[in-house]
Amino acid sequence: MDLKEYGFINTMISEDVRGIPARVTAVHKERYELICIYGQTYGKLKASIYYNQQQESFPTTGDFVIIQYNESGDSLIIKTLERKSKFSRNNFSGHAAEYVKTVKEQVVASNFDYVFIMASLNQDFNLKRIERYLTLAWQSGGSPVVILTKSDLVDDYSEQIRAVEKIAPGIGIFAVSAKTGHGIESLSDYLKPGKTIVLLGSSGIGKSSLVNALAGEVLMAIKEIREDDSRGRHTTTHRQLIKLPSGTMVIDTPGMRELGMWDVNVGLNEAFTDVESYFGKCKFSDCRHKSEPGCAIKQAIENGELSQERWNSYLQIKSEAQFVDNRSRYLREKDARNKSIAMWKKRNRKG
Ligand SMILES: Nc1nc2c(ncn2[C@@H]2O[C@H](COP(=O)(O)OP(=O)(O)OP(=O)(O)O)[C@@H](O)[C@H]2O)c(=O)[nH]1
Ligand SMILES: [Zn+2]
Repeated sequence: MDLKEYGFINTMISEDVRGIPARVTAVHKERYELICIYGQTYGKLKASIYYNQQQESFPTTGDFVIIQYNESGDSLIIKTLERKSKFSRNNFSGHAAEYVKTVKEQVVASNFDYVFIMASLNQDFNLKRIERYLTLAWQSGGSPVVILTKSDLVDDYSEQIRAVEKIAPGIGIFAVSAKTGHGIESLSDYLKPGKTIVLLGSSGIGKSSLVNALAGEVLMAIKEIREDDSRGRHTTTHRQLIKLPSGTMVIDTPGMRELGMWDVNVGLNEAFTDVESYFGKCKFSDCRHKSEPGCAIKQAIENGELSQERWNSYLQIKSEAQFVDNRSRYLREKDARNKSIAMWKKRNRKG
């Protein structure tokens, strides 16, 4: 097995590395499913490195790692290689934010090339959610593509396409049906060997069905849902990376479903360039875009160039990002403070 087929590039590791590269294809409680030159294998974390010294980030689905291969048992994972892209979630979501005591980053998928932002064309279609996913996608380091699913269930979706075009300028937008096969071929540009796609979208919108349609065979289980309430059943049970016959890999993890906002500011700039392009044009350089005279944002909204809704989305996402940012900075500082207090106490006990 050549790990290049799984997207590995030689320059990911230095010459002096002691071990062989592998890719994480699934994460179980304490055990990792891996693929390496010897094929599929299982791995565990080397405790002295991951727990005692805490110098490596815990591997996640999609990660490239260095292992000490063991042909008769679990291999030892000794290093997590640098990620070119990643999705993280924080351990709160939505409205419960104010009740949560800790916000810690947990990486749920990594090293993907494309982010398929998926929404179904029937009742579930929600522009706000797509906008939010776009922000996350830009921030992740992958390239977003919007996939509108279940096109067979609607007669005309031109309006939805136009609406998405407005919030996702310059991005590929595709309407597909896993049922009839409509539009599936138009995705071939993204189905290149060695490339990795990650799927982002709520339960029941047809992620597994799309994977099966792309594969031309059933790779993932699908539980039927009633279309009248379009509720999903959370069929995906554990994180996984699978390889399609085309040689493209797909990551579909339940963790992706609960993605919150984490350090989203970078992505925000890219997803809202149209909004942020007004910022330099206000009369006052410290304009808060509220009621200041000569505010370019206010003007743009008044003359219809910028919709009030889009501006509200921007503010909403910005404030959530700020919350996480402040919260995690606070926790980092608190952590550091506690550590120095502990050190100080230890020294004083000794002395
Ligand atoms: N009519 C129609 N139904 C579809 C299509 N794609 C998926 N479905 C149906 O939608 C339901 C959910 O599909 P899944 O592929 O399991 O959805 P999922 O996003 O993987 O769901 P989770 O695994 O829960 O995240 C099933 O009943 C599918 O048969 C489509 O293109 N057309
Ligand atoms: Zn302004």
